[in-house]
Amino acid sequence: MEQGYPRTNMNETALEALKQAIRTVPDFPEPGIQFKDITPVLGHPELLRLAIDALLAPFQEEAITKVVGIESRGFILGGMLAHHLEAGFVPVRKKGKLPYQTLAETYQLEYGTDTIEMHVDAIKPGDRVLIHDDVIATGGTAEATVRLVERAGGQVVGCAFLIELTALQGRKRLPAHVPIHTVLQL
Ligand SMILES: O=P(O)(O)OC[C@H]1O[C@H](OP(=O)(O)OP(=O)(O)O)[C@H](O)[C@@H]1O
Ligand SMILES: Nc1ncnc2[nH]cnc12
Repeated sequence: MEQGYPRTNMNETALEALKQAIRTVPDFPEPGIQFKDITPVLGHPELLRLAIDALLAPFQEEAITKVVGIESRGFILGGMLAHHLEAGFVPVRKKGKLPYQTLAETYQLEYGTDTIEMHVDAIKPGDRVLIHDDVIATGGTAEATVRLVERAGGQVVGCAFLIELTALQGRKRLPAHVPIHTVLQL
């Protein structure tokens, strides 16, 4: 890319460059799924910086104390967000992956259910939490993550997603009091 982008006030050109870099892979991981692959953004230094800046923008002055990243793709940018916000990082993982005592939440998938977990001591009452994932699709994973954080006594200051699959209306599953920030709507 020849053109430079400002770090703040992200313009339409920058957003378009990010959008163009998202790769759609048909029929992955199963037939009928149009998979949104963020790895071209991750691998490109300038686009990676743009993605981080865009995710951070509404939360810079929010005194976030913990960024919660959702397994597994939410760990990648989530760790960087925590570093930029000078916050801690908390992994939310699929059932059975975390070593210590956990809180668990089970949520509805399109067919069936899934369970995610967070360490019991990862969030303290008074923590100001930013939840991050790469994609919000049906919203089930994010909805369950909000429940985990609130059960632990944290305040969800916002949820930041790089990609919102708007047709699936995932944001409707999140509680009305939680601000939702999505960088790209696909
Ligand atoms: O809004 P939802 O319908 O709940 O879907 C969104 C979730 O699906 C994807 O994760 P996936 O389960 O593919 O796991 P991975 O990140 O480990 O690949 C994505 O990274 C979100 O975590
Ligand atoms: N289509 C999709 N692409 C990437 N991640 C997803 N998570 C749920 N649906 C997805």
